[in-house]
Amino acid sequence: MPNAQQAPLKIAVAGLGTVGAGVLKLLETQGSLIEQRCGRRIEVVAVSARSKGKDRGVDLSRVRWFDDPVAMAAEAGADLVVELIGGSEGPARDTVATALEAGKHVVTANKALLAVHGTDIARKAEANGLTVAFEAAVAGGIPIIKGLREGLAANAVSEIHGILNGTCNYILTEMRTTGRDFADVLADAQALGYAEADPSFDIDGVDAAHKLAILASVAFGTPVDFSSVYIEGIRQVSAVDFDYADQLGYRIKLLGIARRTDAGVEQRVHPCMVPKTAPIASVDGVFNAVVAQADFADRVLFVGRGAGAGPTASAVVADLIDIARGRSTPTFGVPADRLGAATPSPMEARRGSYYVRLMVVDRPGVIADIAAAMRDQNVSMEQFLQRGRSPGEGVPVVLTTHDTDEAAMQRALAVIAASDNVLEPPRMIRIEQF
Ligand SMILES: NC(=O)c1ccc[n+]([C@@H]2O[C@H](COP(=O)([O-])OP(=O)(O)OC[C@H]3O[C@@H](n4cnc5c(N)ncnc54)[C@H](O)[C@@H]3O)[C@@H](O)[C@H]2O)c1
Ligand SMILES: N[C@@H](CCO)C(=O)O
Ligand code: NA
Repeated sequence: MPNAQQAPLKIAVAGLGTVGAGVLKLLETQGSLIEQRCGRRIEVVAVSARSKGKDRGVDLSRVRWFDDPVAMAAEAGADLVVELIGGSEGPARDTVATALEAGKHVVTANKALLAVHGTDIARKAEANGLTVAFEAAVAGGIPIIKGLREGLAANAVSEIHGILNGTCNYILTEMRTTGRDFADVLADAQALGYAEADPSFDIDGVDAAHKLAILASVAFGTPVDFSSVYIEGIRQVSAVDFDYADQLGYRIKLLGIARRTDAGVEQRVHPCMVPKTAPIASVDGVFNAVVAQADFADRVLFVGRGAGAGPTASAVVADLIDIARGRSTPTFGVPADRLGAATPSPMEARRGSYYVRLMVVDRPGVIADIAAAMRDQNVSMEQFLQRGRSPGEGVPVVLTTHDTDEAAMQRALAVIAASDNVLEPPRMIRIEQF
């Protein structure tokens, strides 16, 4: 039972941007609800950010200000440091390391840091009886870390896949439904506070890969292995692909997929065509979705807002409440020194079907050559679309394949790309039949 007389949990917050300011606002608004739920207050005693004078819509007059978040982690007299700066190195990494050395718990939304240094950080924290919590780092407001680590703790999980980047899902949704331009929609996502400080992390798939590596660790009980994630972003997806996908009965989503196979652990992030009837196909805008395949619970689907101040602050404060209640769970579900090693399964081992879009010269025999390149690699074609005719000029051709090996598909595409009759690099999107 919580004890109403307990001292407040004193926290120091490093980073007051979209998430940091969101956390302070949430703590201000929900102060009494939080005190009722955990029997003690959560008190902000110090903050650090780059510009002291900026109006963030919160009262900081009774809070100690630090220009240097690392000094704050060491000296603020807090029980816990909240790291909301971002980045795998530099001030974020130093702030977390200093907090742990000083015996402080850590709550962070920083997936880049955990994807690259997560196992070391977990080891250090656990060796000192400290908690590192990171619900906000993966899929924003969705309680996916808790869902896997606690809710599905009795299961072996064989697969996890999902929409893990709100910015990309927002861009893909807007492009499909309004025909708006990529750059224009990205600017929107930035203004809404969804994008990373460097938005290429979002659109090139790196942010989703950070999250996937963390999820795979929690789901499979293996060390975080970001360097093995195959990554492709959404820059190559164009307006015509949405039209063809629609005609073929698919939606285009940037997915993260982690799977235990006989060949090891597969981790990949790339655009996918998914059947319109798949639950994940209708998860649009800034919403994220994660599907876990568990042996006893079977298939579990989590959906919610993956980015933005409110949902992310909700996840940060849920972690604060856990720590205020005195709860602690091994960082990645299994104590860091007992995480089991896993062999990465290479991308070439993927088996599945493919969508290919080509710009070819409209001349007799060209399609036969493409079919021959596929046949030579044992790739079986399923559907073939050609819209319009422009004899002697370029005409778009779209085909889909039956299940085949990634390695064979890549060999066939290399032959096709080298043909004089193929006028642009082939565009390929993998099809996932969930
Ligand atoms: N924005 C989201 O929707 C969202 C969602 C989930 C997780 N995250 C993660 O949360 C973290 C913060 O993201 P954000 O969107 O709030 O970023 P932001 O750019 O809005 O805010 C970053 C804050 O860190 C401060 N900062 C940067 N360098 C500093 C330094 N050297 N010393 C002190 N302060 C410094 C900045 O002044 C700013 O207040 C990142 O790790 C991000 O990946 C963001
Ligand atoms: N930039 C990230 C923030 C949430 O982690 C996204 O768009 O999903
Ligand atoms: Na989350």
